[in-house]
Amino acid sequence: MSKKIVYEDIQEMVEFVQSKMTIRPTVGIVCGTGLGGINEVINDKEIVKFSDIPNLPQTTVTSHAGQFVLGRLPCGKEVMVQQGRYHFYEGHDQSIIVAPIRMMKLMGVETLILTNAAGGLNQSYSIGDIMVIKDHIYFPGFAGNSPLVGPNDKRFGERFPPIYNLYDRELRKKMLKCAEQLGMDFVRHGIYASVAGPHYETIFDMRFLLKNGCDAVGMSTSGEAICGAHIGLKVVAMSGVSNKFVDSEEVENFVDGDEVTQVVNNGVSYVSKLLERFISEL
Ligand SMILES: O=P(O)(O)O[C@@H]1C[C@H](O)[C@@H](CO)O1
Ligand code: HPA
Repeated sequence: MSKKIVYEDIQEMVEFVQSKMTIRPTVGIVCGTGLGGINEVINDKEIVKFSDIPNLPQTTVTSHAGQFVLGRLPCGKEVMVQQGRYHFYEGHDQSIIVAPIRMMKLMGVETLILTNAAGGLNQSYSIGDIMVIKDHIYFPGFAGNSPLVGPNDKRFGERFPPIYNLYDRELRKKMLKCAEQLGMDFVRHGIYASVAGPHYETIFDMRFLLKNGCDAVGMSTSGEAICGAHIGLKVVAMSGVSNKFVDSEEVENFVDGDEVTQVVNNGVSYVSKLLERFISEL
């Protein structure tokens, strides 16, 4: 388990990044598996690798590059993109997983956009759909693995943050409206089940999640969203549906990791188009 990152570490990391960058972002984006496409439309790029930033380890998952890309979108908004995230299953302390989110806040970000690849549970969903996250069930949090466990540093936020409107209602409305304007009828609005992984789910895991109202399942995002809200960011999140739950005991395997990256890569242009429109309207 890596060391715990405290407020002073985040300050040091931000000072390091700001000493190298001229962009002052107001929007932060976390790219999930295969979802780095937004980087292609960013102008005036400034890139810093995680491995060059004090206190940050390298990412270990394929398609999670491990760098921040700062720059301007065609609409003129300055953004900070986290290309590659840390996952709990990689063995990191939770404070590492959420360190980039805390850095974003200290760098001036106000709106946080989280993306991920997820398995579709809702049987009306298709592979390639995008789901704007309405709410979540955060299983690691139930089990005592929330990133807010431990001494609370008030500079990050309050001890008991209310998260009733975690995925901001107004931002969700705006995102769904943008999807409608772009004619993206494959954009859904549903519930994300966040599990620890790294193994995928059993048939009965999936049945349980589906029965309890979850529309998609993945291994990230919820802890980052909670930390974002804790530190005062407005949060919105979306999943790219990379595979679909097949409720059959005859099927050997309903998903594999390479397929997840491949499928999401194919849908990347839709995600970045939607994000570009959404950010231009903030
Ligand atoms: O970072 P995300 O949530 O997009 O990554 C998903 C969850 C696992 O890391 C991996 C499983 O296929 O993709
Ligand atoms: N389960 C968990 N995480 C995932 C899945 C899945 O089916 N697909 C992509 N990430």
